Amino acid sequence: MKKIILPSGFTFDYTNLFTAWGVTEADVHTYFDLIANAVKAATRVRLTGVVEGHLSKDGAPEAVLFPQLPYIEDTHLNNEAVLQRLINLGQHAKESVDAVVSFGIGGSYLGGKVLFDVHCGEFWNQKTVAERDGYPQLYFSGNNVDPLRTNELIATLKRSASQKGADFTVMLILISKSGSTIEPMSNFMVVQEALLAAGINVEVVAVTDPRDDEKETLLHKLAVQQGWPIFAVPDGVGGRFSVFTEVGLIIGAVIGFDIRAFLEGARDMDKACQSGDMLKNPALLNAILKYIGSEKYGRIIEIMMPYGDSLKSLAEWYVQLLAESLGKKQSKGKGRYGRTPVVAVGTTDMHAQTQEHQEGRLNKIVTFVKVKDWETKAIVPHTYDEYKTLKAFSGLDLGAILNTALEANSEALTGDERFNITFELPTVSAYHLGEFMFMLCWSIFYEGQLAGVDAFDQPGVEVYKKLLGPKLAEQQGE
Ligand SMILES: O=P(O)(O)OC[C@H]1O[C@H](O)[C@H](O)[C@@H](O)[C@@H]1O
Repeated sequence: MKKIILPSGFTFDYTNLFTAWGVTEADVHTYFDLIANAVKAATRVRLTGVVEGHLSKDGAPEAVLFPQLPYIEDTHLNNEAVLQRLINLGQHAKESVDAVVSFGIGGSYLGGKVLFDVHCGEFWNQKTVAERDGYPQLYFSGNNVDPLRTNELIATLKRSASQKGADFTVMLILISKSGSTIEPMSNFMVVQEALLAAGINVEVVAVTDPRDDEKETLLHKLAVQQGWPIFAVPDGVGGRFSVFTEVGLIIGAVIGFDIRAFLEGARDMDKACQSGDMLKNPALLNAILKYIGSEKYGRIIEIMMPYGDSLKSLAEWYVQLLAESLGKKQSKGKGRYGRTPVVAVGTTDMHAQTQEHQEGRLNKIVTFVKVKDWETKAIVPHTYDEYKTLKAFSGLDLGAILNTALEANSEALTGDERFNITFELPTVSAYHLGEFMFMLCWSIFYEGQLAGVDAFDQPGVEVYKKLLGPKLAEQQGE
């Protein structure tokens, strides 16, 4: 077995990718200089915030500051004052708010959704206040412009308000770095108006770029005018890296998620990701193997396949991280790069996608995510032992079946020399989640360097936006 095991127990098993029938040691040697340069670039960005070639949307050089996020220091984006303010907001939500609606899309949604799913699970909003330890219900909106869902959300909030009787308070957290994205802003306006009309108390919190110069965002301007509290999407951190800033942490704060442990996990992982020795640095190794897998072996699709329902949104968060960071033109006119991300959930998608992973084109890498210990058990009872088929899994814990299914899937793919790796989280705690998500951020950084793409811009998403504006203006004129 080939594994990197960190002191926390976090494990990267790369046995079925870095192998004689996969990416070989000889392959890695060919890229020696490129790898050395990527490691140098990582040191540089840590020390200076500079990534060569990275420019902002306006074409000006822009700092890349995600590496400092796990470190809570006075001069950093995350410092004690920032954390305390978030914790205070969480306390206020616990004491005075019945429900929170978070409005955001892309990087202003996906990270917070991961924290919510892992910490709260599917049935949070059906729990009693005591079962939620006093924390409010939480809903997401602004992740689409879907009239049906928005109206159903409004109806749900009104129902909860009438069940409680007087004094139902909803906190609307409006998150947008650019401060004018159509999905969160439009849904916010619809929901706010409907709640106010229904006599529901509404509090608004804005999360946006905090500057108040000539580049002030519309949301910032609005928040100042309306007197809404403002939290920051800091300069130098793109949306897809922002789960470690107030964008993600604010969601953690209002549900009682351990945001300090989350950052601590990221911090410990960051230390491992500084090593120039790829066999000690999971992010570097992951990036190298996937880069070579793509360049030399045509593995241009990545199936992110966590086992467990609550981790589906982790795969969805990764989709944006991978697609927006690496799917673009390479520098110096070299061509195009990118790996298409696909969300799969084990065991669910073993009954839908696995056929293709096992026998389809040899163009993909499967990244499994395993939770070693779910810290809860659901044992299948021996109800029908007279039936051999049911007896075969009676007495077993669902979590054990889940992990055995992952093993079987990995073994089956390996049997046909299909590239796959497994990340193992000891438990699904805030700490291990922080570790894993930060490792993926660093891996994307390294792969961006190897591939010669700017992992921190997304010029491609501007093209449709330029077309959408005039089309909407036309509609208003109708
Ligand atoms: O936070 P916002 O400015 O509202 O942006 C939300 C999202 O939409 C944009 O189109 C970008 O493609 C994403 O990178 C971003 O996370």
